[in-house]
Amino acid sequence: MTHAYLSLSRVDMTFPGPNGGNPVLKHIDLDVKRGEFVSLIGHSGCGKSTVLNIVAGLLKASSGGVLVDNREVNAPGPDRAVVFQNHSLLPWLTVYQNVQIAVDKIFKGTRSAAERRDWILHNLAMVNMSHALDRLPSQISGGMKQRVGIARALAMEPKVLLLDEPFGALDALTRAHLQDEVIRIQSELGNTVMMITHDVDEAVLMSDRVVMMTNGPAATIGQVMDVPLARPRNRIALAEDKVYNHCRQEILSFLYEKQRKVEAIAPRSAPARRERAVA
Ligand SMILES: Nc1ncnc2c1ncn2[C@@H]1O[C@H](COP(=O)(O)OP(=O)(O)OP(=O)(O)O)[C@@H](O)[C@H]1O
Repeated sequence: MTHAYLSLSRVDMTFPGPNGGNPVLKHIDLDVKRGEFVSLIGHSGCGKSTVLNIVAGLLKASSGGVLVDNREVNAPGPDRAVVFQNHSLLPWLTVYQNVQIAVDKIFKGTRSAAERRDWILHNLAMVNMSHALDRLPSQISGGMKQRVGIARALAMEPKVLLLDEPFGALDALTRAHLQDEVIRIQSELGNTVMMITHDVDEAVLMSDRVVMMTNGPAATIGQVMDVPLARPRNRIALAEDKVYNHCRQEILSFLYEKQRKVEAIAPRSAPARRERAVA
């Protein structure tokens, strides 16, 4: 008997390719409790998004399976809302309408128009976007777009919130601000969250547990670390906190000592490749 709310068991993923394909994930086993905030961290290309896409139902694992609240995941569904790094707002709809479209789809049969309107406004207020309800995505900043994406995901009342580097495209200040907002909202609502990140500080600051992935091919979970820091967490106070720094150190040591990624140095004539760095 498991208390897991989200459970990945023996998940393998091999993408088709020459010589039997490209084995990306091998034996991913992970149980996430209800209300838990779990981050996935690992070097670029190890397979983090593949894990998240399998949980979202956007990809089907080659073997193994995913359960959410004891139901098998076979396809995308409103019980799993995803926020991607680059917002996925519909450009011809306003801020309000972008949330409305999701809310209407899920709650049209069960909530009145007035209830749905209140719910849309409530979720946009939660991410501090009440002042821009009638603006189009092209008329708001990148951070604001991510807020709307988060409001839309939360408004779906998903069982699991899946965040794929949700702050990755933001400048440092906006990023910190939005991280704090997601921390506050998660502590209010008790969402179960799986977040992908490249940022060691973000992982420690936000998570209850950090799941560290080995390098591919055939990446798997190398280490899982509890973050035993009380909530609410204050980023400024934590900078001096021994436990915080120990957690940070643990992840850095995993990434840069145990899973050091050796990149081939490209010849000078080759076109420059922009590799995303971890942290
Ligand atoms: N649809 C696909 N078809 C074939 N190969 C894929 C597909 N999606 C991902 N891959 C491959 O799987 C591997 C893992 O990719 P994935 O995007 O999951 O890694 P990641 O850890 O999220 O990377 P990053 O941190 O750079 O976003 C890569 O080698 C990638 O090329």
